[in-house]
Amino acid sequence: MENATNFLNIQDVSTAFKINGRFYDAISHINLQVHRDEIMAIVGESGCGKSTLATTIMGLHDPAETKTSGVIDFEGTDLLQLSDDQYNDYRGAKIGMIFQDPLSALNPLKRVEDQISEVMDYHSDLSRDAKHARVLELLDQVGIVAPKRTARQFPHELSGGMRQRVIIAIAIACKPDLIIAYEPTTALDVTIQAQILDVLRAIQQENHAGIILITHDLGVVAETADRVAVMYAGQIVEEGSAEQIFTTPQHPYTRSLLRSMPQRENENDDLYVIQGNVPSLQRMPQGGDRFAPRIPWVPQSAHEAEPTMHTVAPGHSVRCTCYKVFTFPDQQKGPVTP
Ligand SMILES: Nc1ncnc2c1ncn2[C@@H]1O[C@H](COP(=O)(O)OP(=O)(O)OP(=O)(O)O)[C@@H](O)[C@H]1O
Repeated sequence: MENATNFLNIQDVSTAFKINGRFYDAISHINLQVHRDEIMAIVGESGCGKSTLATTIMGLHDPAETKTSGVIDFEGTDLLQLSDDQYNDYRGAKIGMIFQDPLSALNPLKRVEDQISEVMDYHSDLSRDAKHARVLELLDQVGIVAPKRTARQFPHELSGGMRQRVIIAIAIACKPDLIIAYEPTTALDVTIQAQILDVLRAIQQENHAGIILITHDLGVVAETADRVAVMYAGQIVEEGSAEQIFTTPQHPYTRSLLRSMPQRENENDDLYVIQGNVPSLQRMPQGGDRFAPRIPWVPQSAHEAEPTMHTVAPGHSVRCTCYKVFTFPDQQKGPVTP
């Protein structure tokens, strides 16, 4: 079996954006392995760096405005060393991307069939008939019941859920090994969300792909992910199996996110609200736990000056030592001491 190091191994990756002539890190020293045959979710509030990580993997940054360092080893190739032309060969063929907003990702003037065929034109030399057959096969794979009819339609003739299925069909047309799904269900209502997540799961199993699922929605993660990386202020603060993250979350940020998530049992209660905001790039705390300002009741001495990742169980790690003493204010029995 292929191991993680020869699938996707992100090593010490940082990406900085130029703001008023200076570079500021949007993601800092990210280490993450994604395996084939798994769905790895990346979660965190808006502004935590999820999309920067995705666009860094996809090589979508303008080098004049962005500085990236580290290694992204994908099946033995460092993606960060690829030329633009080489990256173009990877995108669509070996790495597929599913975006949040299917309407803007589709060309309103082209029929579904032509849009799916286009990516095959670029990356393969299939005959017209073979391409047509493949389009119908793909539409069927993403759960479209009348592939022939849908193939002839334009995007505006389709519902939101159907459009997202078409986007997924485009993303998997060349059987990419890695799929990056960016908020794939955010624009859809709950029933359709569940159907699209089922499609993603089925594709991961049929194609043996590795999927990176980027979302702020923990409900989506609970439904779909095998493993989860929680991002806060450009860093990974916790990583583990979905079960570990949901049943024994450690980092105060993960615990706060989970507590602020609506659940059936607490639907009538006031939801927990995390104080403050994700810091902007220019105001990123230097040193210490970046989440510390949002849990001011935790004594400074509970945080490491330079937080590192600690293994708490096999496959489960957490940044900073503050997880050892963290409690929510309403759950404290006595004073918190580190
Ligand atoms: N091109 C850019 N130039 C300057 N700053 C940027 C740029 N892109 C992102 N940022 C900043 O980098 C940080 C991380 O943003 P990013 O979009 O990666 O977060 P996110 O978790 O994906 O949020 P969202 O879910 O809202 O997309 C934010 O502070 C954002 O303002």
